[in-house]
Amino acid sequence: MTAGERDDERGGAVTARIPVVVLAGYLGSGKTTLLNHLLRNDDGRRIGVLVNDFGSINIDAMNVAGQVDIAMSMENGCLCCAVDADGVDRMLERLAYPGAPLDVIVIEASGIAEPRQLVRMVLSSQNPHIEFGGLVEVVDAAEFDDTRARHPELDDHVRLADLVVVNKVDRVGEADRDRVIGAVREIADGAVLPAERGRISPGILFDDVEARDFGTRQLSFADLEEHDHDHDRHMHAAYESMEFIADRPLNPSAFLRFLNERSRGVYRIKGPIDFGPSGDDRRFVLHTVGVYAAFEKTRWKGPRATSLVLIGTDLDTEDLTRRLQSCVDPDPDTIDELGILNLARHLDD
Ligand SMILES: Nc1nc2c(ncn2[C@@H]2O[C@H](COP(=O)(O)OP(=O)(O)OP(=O)(O)O)[C@@H](O)[C@H]2O)c(=O)[nH]1
Repeated sequence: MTAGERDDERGGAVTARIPVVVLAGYLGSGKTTLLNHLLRNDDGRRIGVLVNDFGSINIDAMNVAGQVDIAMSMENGCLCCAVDADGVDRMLERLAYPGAPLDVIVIEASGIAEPRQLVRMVLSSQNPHIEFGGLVEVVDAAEFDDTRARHPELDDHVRLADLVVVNKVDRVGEADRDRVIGAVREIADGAVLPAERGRISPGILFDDVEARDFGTRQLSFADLEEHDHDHDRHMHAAYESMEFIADRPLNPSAFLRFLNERSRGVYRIKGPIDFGPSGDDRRFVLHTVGVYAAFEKTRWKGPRATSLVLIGTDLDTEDLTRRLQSCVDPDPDTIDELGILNLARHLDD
């Protein structure tokens, strides 16, 4: 049987609809990490991905590219607020068509998308080759209390999900871990799974919709009807994003100072940084989530440049750009050993 076919009850092959899984979760909770884990452990399943980056630099799309059969990206805005479902349908049409070589499609929502809207779009899709494959909500165990306090709508997202992944359990002690899992279980109607670095079993998401062990219920329009599309209630109504691009290297010490002095409004920063000869040939990918900051070390493959997306509330874009601009190294050939040493304390393992 090819992808997209399965046996019907009489033993004949019928064209199956491709399940579309919506992967949601607040900023930095670990959606891309989970998606990359699934892509690396696909057990031969062919996975199409539709990534919704909030900023216009496709950092998330960049982070899944290379691991995926087909990746498409919708940028600069929020998928959940596409004026109508047609835009999403057009993207899905390019992934799901008769004979499409895919077993599953995952839509990775931006960290401030409204999952209810995304699910509604998939359910109302006119595409005869897809079916809704479930809503997965990723929760950051370390940030859960704070995020919930700032965004009470998070409870709603957790409640709607078919599967809630309580991620980053390595970042909290055992007592907090149990408390957060307990709190999530109290709200969630679907299954709840603790995870580290998004490492859940791919079968949980990708097996036949009917065979899922978490598929005790699937969202319907009735579940989604509670609120009309009230844009002001969306998390992202309060958020904005900006980009910073530099083709000259940044100085590590100056950049660490910028990081330490950043305002609380700058919740999320992500993207690669070029520290020039100080960084050797290492490509440092920065991730900040609230006060937490980590660099992932990779190697440059293409041209070296810094490209950062900053997401938060009340961003003073002029001031931030000026501060970042002042991190550009006036003397990149002098190696900033102390800076790189200090930076190493933030390296992700
Ligand atoms: N310690 C720890 N860090 C994690 C875990 N999962 C993800 N991270 C880190 O958290 C940061 C954010 O992860 P992403 O996967 O980019 O989060 P995201 O939800 O895709 O982010 P947005 O798309 O910006 O909302 C990265 O630095 C990850 O390496 C985990 O289980 N434990």
